[in-house]
Amino acid sequence: MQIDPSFDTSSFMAVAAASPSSLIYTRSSSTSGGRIPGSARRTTAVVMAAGNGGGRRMPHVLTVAGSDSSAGAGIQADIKACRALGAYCSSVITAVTAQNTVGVQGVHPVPEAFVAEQLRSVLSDMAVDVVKTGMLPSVGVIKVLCRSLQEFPVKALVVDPVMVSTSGDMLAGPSTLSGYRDELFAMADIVTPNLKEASALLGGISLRTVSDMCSAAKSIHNLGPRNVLVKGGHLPDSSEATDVFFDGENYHALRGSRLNSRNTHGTGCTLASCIAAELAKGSPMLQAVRRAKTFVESALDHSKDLLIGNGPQGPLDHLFDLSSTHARTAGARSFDANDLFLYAVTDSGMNSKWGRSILDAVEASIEGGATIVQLREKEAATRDFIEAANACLGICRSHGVPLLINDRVDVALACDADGVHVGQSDMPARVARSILGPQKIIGVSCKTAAQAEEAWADGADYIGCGGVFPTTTKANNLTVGLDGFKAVCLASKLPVVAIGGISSANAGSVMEISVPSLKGVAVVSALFDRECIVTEARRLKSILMDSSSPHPKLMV
Ligand SMILES: Cc1ncc(COP(=O)(O)OP(=O)(O)O)c(N)n1
Ligand SMILES: Cc1nc(C(=O)O)sc1CCOP(=O)(O)O
Ligand SMILES: [Mg+2]
Repeated sequence: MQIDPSFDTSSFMAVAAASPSSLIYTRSSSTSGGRIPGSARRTTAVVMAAGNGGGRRMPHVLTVAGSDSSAGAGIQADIKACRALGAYCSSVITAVTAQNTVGVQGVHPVPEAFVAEQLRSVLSDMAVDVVKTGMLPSVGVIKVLCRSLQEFPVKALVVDPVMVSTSGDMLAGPSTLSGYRDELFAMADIVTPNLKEASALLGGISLRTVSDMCSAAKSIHNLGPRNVLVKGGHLPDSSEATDVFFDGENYHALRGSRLNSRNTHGTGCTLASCIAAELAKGSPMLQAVRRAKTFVESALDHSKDLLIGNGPQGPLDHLFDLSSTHARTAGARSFDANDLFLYAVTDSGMNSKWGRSILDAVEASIEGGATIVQLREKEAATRDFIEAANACLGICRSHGVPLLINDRVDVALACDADGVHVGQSDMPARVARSILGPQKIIGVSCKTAAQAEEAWADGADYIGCGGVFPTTTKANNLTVGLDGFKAVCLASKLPVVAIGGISSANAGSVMEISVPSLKGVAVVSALFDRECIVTEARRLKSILMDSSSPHPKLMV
């Protein structure tokens, strides 16, 4: 194994010189061969500028990290994770590693001057929103990065202080600790050490409890970053994976269940990349962290049966969403399970009671933060239903909010809605799928694990599970309770939205069950049987955001 503990470029050169066959092919700054000459560089820039005239921008993350030949971690994980969350990911490679599911067999740091050149190429051209760092093998590379960020500022910097791989191999020497502490942390919006890294950054202190993690988060915060996430995945004697987030004022204990899986290689890189992708999309920091954590939990869950490699640590399948039934037959889909977060289900009776049209009600729910809308108009004549749906589609499309139709596949087809929601006595989901085709969203009401399994096999996109609590909105509805609901969530291969008797008084308790498949709550009366829909939607949304983990504010 060719690993120099300090990983500075001079020692790398010595290793390379002693073993020419292991040289990496790079253009040193002293040779012009292969470099883009000034005039050609200008031509390239002009062509690119011309090509940028119109079109769609994607949130853009640049990862500055090492390459992992097994593709479970490093830049390969970062690119996949960012794409899974809808961001474009460019990459500056700081080192090339030879590794697999057994461990790390070799490391080739990229010369600092060439790291600088890659940084200039990307940052000068590509409108990067967020930079995320992984393996930074020398203090020199850290300094190069700091200089580049001063020259080309970005919206946010996410620092994952990678020092030790999941297999226990060293990926950065002790000298890089001072680089992090003295140079990079002051520029960071968030730093995401695991327990070993947090301990190393703080001189080897022992971290055994959540309270220790809070103290560590505070000490690391004192080194300059605006936020710190200490990941407790390896906390001893704990059945939960609790992370501590500290923003300089409040501590948030973000709890998740610890999943028993061999395939955990690259979870740290993935989490930091997901935070970066969410920040690039415009999420506030705590929300970005929560969404990233939820994604990692889902990826871990979906990857637990994967068999890749013969070693003890396999990779995650970041693009697990692509392998759901509908995607297998239809390629990329427009459904994003995170849209289920605050699901507004209309009721014409309630809206006419309060003297407002369906359109006004839908518009107000979206203004308050609803992320998906279902038109559930049980009494409407078909013609009126189609007319209302067409009007609502205009509003929903202009806000990027999907609109589904309750029960009526014909109405959904007539107005080209985004999909339907069907129950156990409505048209079977597999028939709806064959009529609507692969691109439309289909939700199915389920009260049992068997129904959830059938919905998945039928090609549904999500399930609605309830009644979580008693409700008067739907006559004779069976209440499954929080325990019954959790059991269905645990069994479901599809994302789940909770429904039935949910309001701002109990939405927190639903989200706190913290099962990866649970994506949000669906409400009728809590929005539409209220005087001000906007106010109620805002209230619910903020409760949901605060309670995506069971104990959001742990004050110590
Ligand atoms: C999100 C969501 N979940 C469940 C239902 C209930 O559907 P269903 O069982 O078909 O009952 P009706 O809504 O048709 O009365 C739903 N509509 N939405
Ligand atoms: C439409 C519907 N479906 C349910 C189910 O359990 O499947 S409960 C329900 C009504 C939900 O209304 P509210 O938010 O006012 O309780
Ligand atoms: Mg129905």
